[in-house]
Amino acid sequence: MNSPAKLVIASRESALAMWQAKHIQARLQALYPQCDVSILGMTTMGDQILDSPLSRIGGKGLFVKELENALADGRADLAVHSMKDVPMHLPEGFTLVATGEREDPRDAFVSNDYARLEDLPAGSVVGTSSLRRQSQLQARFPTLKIESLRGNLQTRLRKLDEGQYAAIILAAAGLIRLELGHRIRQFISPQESIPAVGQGALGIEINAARTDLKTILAPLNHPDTELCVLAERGFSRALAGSCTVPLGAYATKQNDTITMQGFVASVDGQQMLKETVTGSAAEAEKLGQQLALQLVARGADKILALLDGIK
Ligand SMILES: NCc1[nH]cc(CCC(=O)O)c1CC(=O)O
Repeated sequence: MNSPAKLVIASRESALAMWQAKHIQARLQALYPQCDVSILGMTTMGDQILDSPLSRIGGKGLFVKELENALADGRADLAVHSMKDVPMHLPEGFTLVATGEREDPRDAFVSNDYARLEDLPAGSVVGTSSLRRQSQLQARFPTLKIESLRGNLQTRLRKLDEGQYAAIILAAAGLIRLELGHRIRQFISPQESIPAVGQGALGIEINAARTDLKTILAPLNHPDTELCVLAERGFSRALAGSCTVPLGAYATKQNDTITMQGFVASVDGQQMLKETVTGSAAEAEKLGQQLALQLVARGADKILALLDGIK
């Protein structure tokens, strides 16, 4: 492989995004010691609008649009995203070239006063703006009060520490990457809080016209993670998923077999449909669609139609 002379990574400016960009920068630098690998930090709409839930202001695209503009006009060669924040359909002209190895995929319970979710007294206020986390929490603990919590990881932890919430739920991956793993009081199992599609995995996006970059960036891909995320995104895509719908899916791969759990729920968790599929990793995306169909067969489409009515 000929070393490229220069690579520019577009990244959001939050501490987690910068950690991820620097991680990819270090990997590229190790692969191509002669290459000048730099990071272009950018603020996105998703970072600026902090007072309304993402589900109301337009969803995941808000976090990637500015980075895509930089890819389109050549200011950057690649963008590093949390896969969780990447929309199910990329705009024309962009493509994902690599999926980075997954960090811990679980949701984490963070609190200053309580060691476990089960210890929260009835009526306790829990902070999360994720409909996926809200529905799964409410299904198990209907008396908890869920309140909106936006902002980057540091902001969310600060709001917890200021006493606005008895506890908050965050992705373990972000906390671990930022060396804040000690804030985690309890890891919530992927069965009890099915993670977001792509949670914990990194995605590398490029301008689709830049075919020269595909082989250069191929070593960043972690094939097992890629297949699991492909299956999860197949599920979400089949259900027209975004963060406006309480759904989640989590796939694991053993040998050539993928096992995946997925759910769709009403926001209050009163209606909750879960299914599991197992199948060949070679047909990862189809497996995701199959999981979606199994849920639709049990009435997931009615739950989704109901949610459509609310929006
Ligand atoms: N929606 C924001 C976001 N995007 C990715 C992560 C965490 C890291 C990851 O899942 O890769 C987070 C924070 C959170 O959900 O707590």
